[in-house]
Parts: sequence; structure tokens; C-alpha cells
Amino acid sequence: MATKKKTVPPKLNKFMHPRNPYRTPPSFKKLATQYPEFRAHCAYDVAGKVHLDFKNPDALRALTTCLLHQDFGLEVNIPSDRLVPTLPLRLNYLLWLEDLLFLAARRCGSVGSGSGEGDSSAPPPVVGVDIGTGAACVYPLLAAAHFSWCMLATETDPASCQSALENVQRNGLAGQIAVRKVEEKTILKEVLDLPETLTQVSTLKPRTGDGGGGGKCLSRSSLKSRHSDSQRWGDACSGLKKEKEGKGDEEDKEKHKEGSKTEEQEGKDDINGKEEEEREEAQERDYIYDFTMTNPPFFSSEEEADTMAKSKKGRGEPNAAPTGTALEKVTEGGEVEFIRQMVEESQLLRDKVRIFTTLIGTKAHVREVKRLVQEAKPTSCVFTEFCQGRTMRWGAAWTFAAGVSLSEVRSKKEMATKKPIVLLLPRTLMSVYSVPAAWTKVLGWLKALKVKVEVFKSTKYFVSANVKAFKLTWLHQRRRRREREREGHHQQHNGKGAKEEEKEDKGSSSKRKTEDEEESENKRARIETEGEMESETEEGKQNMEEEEEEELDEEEELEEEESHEEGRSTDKDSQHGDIDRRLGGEKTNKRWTEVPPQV
Ligand SMILES: C[S@@+](CC[C@H](N)C(=O)[O-])C[C@H]1O[C@@H](n2cnc3c(N)ncnc32)[C@H](O)[C@@H]1O
Repeated sequence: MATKKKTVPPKLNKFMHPRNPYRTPPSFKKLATQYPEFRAHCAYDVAGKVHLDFKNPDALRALTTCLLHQDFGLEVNIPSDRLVPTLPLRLNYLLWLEDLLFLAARRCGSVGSGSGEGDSSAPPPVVGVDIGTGAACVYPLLAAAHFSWCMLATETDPASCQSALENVQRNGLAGQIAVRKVEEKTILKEVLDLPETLTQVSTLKPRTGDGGGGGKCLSRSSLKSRHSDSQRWGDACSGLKKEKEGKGDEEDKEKHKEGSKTEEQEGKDDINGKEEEEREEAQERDYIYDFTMTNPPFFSSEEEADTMAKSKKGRGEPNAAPTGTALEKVTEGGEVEFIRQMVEESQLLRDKVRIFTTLIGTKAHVREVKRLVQEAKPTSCVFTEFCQGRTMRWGAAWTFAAGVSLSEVRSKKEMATKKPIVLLLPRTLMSVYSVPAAWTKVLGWLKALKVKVEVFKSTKYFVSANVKAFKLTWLHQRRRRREREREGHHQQHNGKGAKEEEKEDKGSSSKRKTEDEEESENKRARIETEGEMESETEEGKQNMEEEEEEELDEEEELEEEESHEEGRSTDKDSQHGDIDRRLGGEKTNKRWTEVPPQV
């Protein structure tokens, strides 16, 4: 009897964050040699290849704790009845945050609003908040060890809170990470604003010297240089590469000052005036927290958690064991309700927190979260996807800070899906063929079209701007093209015989089918990507929603990647899945070359 072939979804590692060290999977062989507790869960085949039993929660726990030790110098204890965090996803989220922070630093002065205590010349450290840190305290520990950020970690579950605290102390990071037990209904407002919390946070500072991950204080200035270096590994922030080519901000500023005002500069000044004002306003504001992050409990009830864990969704049995308790997985109203409350509270804390973020566990919730975030009317918001192994997660970030456009941070997947449009201006259009001259030309055209232009940065070498269309002329493009084609076809048809027409029809229908398939593929890619969406005008928003609705109607439910952890999913994370198939020291040795040098 023929057995049904199991569909294996494609691996998404190439879309992992460019600086994620686990883009190249770790060597199990090496890990097994170094860590007996990991070796205890390994089996060797005749070729000497190491296999891990992903269905065994203890094996998953050993993998995570050994990697945390090997790669970040962290000693972490994960209680046997608590969630085992997978590291590739955790790093993807943190690295995305780093990109957002860099953007905020570039756009509105200092990032790092916590204490710069003791040394008045030292730039203030980055201070972040992890809501629902879990027993491992994984995000704060990685944030402290690898990025040198200071963290406030909150947790409702007393046992997890105690375990988190012990993990922090075990790693000598109590001066850099504060852990607070909070009440269930508390998310942001009731904890971030408390005088006790503020006192606690004001004493935090990055550990001097080289922490586990080798990080040093990642303040505003170091964020800048870290990112310049990191461009060698990838272009997480659009436009940054070109900025580098522009030989740095300072030099540009000087040149700007020195030169007399040219025609081009006057054109720019118009737009940049408002931008400057916004930037100054943002600089004046003193944020206590640079960001908040959370991996919210996902389910609304234990029954839902069970059903989801058992649901195969056409992907076969879970490859890895679900870990975590109901306490960690369930919250009243589920993930969306948790995020709704957080968004609501973020409006009250707009002057205390620079960037709010959340992880979204399933694609089905992304649209609702977008709506919630946009309704809060942030100055900017962005949505992204986190790809690792065969698992996808989504992220949302929003800010009320002036002059920050979060959508400048693009995910690799989005960049790969959306091809850039390249237009070359003919030399004959300008007497001087330079970037400023070209920009003046383009700006003239855009003004004539009454298009809204927001300039992010303008130098001698490049201009980065956000251009918002006056109205959505591209909507229903496909339908319109079809109509045009049909009209043309009818006109032709009048002068042709029936046989000839039939022949043609066959040809065009197969061609149409291929076009349809192609279009559908593109849409699928677009929907899967769910790229960033800036706050738009009301009309824009509505149109965008219509467009999305159309896409979703046509595509129906896209298969979602879900992870083993928290019982959310059926598929393994790359950390737990890919790696056993890729052994060998060479790849492993190369792994860390993907991480930019610590600043
Ligand atoms: C899905 S787990 C995430 C744990 C960890 N951050 C991680 O990513 O591995 C969610 C955690 O949030 C905690 N939690 C639930 N509601 C909370 C709230 N209102 N404030 C703080 N923590 C909460 C749960 O106890 C649980 O530990």
C-alpha cells in the first residue's frame, strides 16, 4: 500500500535576521562532545551522525541550556515543568529590536534613557522591558549578555518569577536586570509607572567588562557604530548602507554648513523644516524605557491549547515535544486580548516608552493586531515576520515619538519578496548630473502630483524619503487589466471566424492560467510576508484593508507555521530541527563570523 507522503514546509532560515548566529545551525557533534547533559539525549547513527530526540522535553531543555552556555556564556536553569525557549526566534526578535533602536537613535537623539549613573560622560544605557519573562528569563538574559541592555522583567507566575530571579543572580546580572512579580491584570501601566519600579530601574547599569556574549554598553553611540559594522552582514535597515557610502553624518553636516544654499538645498529645506521641528521635540522628551517587548500567552483557555496542540493542520505529528504549562500559555481572551490591553495602555505611557513591541504567535491574529495598533494612532508602526527553521512568527512595533519612521526597518523576507523599482534619470534632464540635482527634479514632479513627501535623510550622496500616494491607483490592478484584455479580445473577435477564435481561446486560457498561478504565487508571498504598514490616511487605511480582504478571500487560509513550544504548533524550530542534519565543525566555526564585532 502506498504511504501518503508527508508534506514538509520549506525552511525559512535564509530569511532569518542577517545577524542571527543560528542562520548557520550549531554543530550537535561539538555540543555533544562538550556537554555530557546534552550527550545523554543524543543517538549516533552508523555514520557517526548525532540525532536528538525532539519529542523529549528534557532533550530540548538540554539543547537550549547548552547553547546558552556555549554561545552566550549563560548558566540558565529551566525548571522541568516550564516552557523551553528556542533561541533562533528569541534572537530574531531581539535583533529586530536592535534595528528599531538604531533607527530611533538615528532619528531622534538619544536612545538609552535609563541611568548613566556615576559617570556623567557615559551615554545612558538602553533600558528595555520584557513583559512575561518566564522561568528562564531568556530575553533579558540575552539582552544583557549579548546586547548589554538593561532590562526590567515582569512575571505573574510566582514560581517562574523566582526561577527568573535565580537565573539573573546566577549570572551576576542583578545590577543589569530587575525582575518584578506583578498581578495578573497588570501589563504595562500598573508596573512601569510605579515609583518602586522607577527607583529599581534607575539603578540598573550594564556590567562593565566583557559579559557572557562579549557585549559592552550599547548606548545610542554604540548602536550607531555597531550598525555600521553590521552592514557587512546584511541590510536590515533600508537606506543604511547608502548612508554609510555617504561617509558618515558628521562629514555631511559640515559640508552642509559650509556650502552656500544651492537651488537643490532650498527645495529640501521646505520639507526638512517640519522634520527638524519634530526631531527637536523628540530629543527633548526624556523616555524612561527605550522599548517594551513581550511573547504573550497565546490561548484563551486550556481546552484551546489542547485542541491546537493536537491539531495537525496537514503537517503531520509535531516533531518536537510541546513544553510549558497552562499558566504560561493561557490568558483570558487569548493573545489578541492581551495585546489589545497593551496597546491601550501604551497610549497612556507614550511619554515614558519610546517603542512598544509585541510578538504575535499566529498569522490569524496579525490583521486584528494591526487594526488595534492603527486605531491607537501612533506616529509610526511596523509589522514584520520572524522566520526560523520551518517556523514563522510575527512582530508589531509602534511609537508615539515624533520623527521616527519604524517602517524603515525591513525584514529580509520582505526585501526578498518585494523587488525594488529602479528608475534611471537620463543625463539629458539635468545640467549637473548629481544626486541633489536629481532629487530636485523628482521633488518637482512629486509636488506637481500633490504627493506627500517625508524626507528621512538627505545628503550629497543619497536621499531617503517616504512618498505617500495621493490615492491608491494600483488597487484592483489585476481586475482592470483583465477587463482591458477582455475588451480588446471582444473587439478582435468581431472580425474572426469561430474556429480561429476557439484556437486562440485555448491558447490564451492556458496563458491566463499561468499568469493566474504566477499572480497567486506573488500574492501568497505578499500575504505571507505581511510587510510593514505605516500609519496611513483614513482613506489609505480603508483601501489597504479592502485590498487585504480581497487577497485573503482569494487565498483563504494560508498554512501557518507554528512552533512546538507552548503547544502552538506542529513544527520544529530550526534550533531543534535543522541542525541535526547539518553537522560538522566547519560550518559551526563560521557561525560567529556572522555576528558583528561587539562595540
Ligand atoms: C508564552 S510565555 C513567554 C515566556 C518567555 N518570555 C519566553 O518567550 O520564553 C508568557 C509568560 O507571560 C507570563 N504572563 C502572563 N500574563 C502576564 C502579565 N499580565 N504580566 C506579566 N507576565 C505575564 C506567563 O506566566 C508566562 O510566563
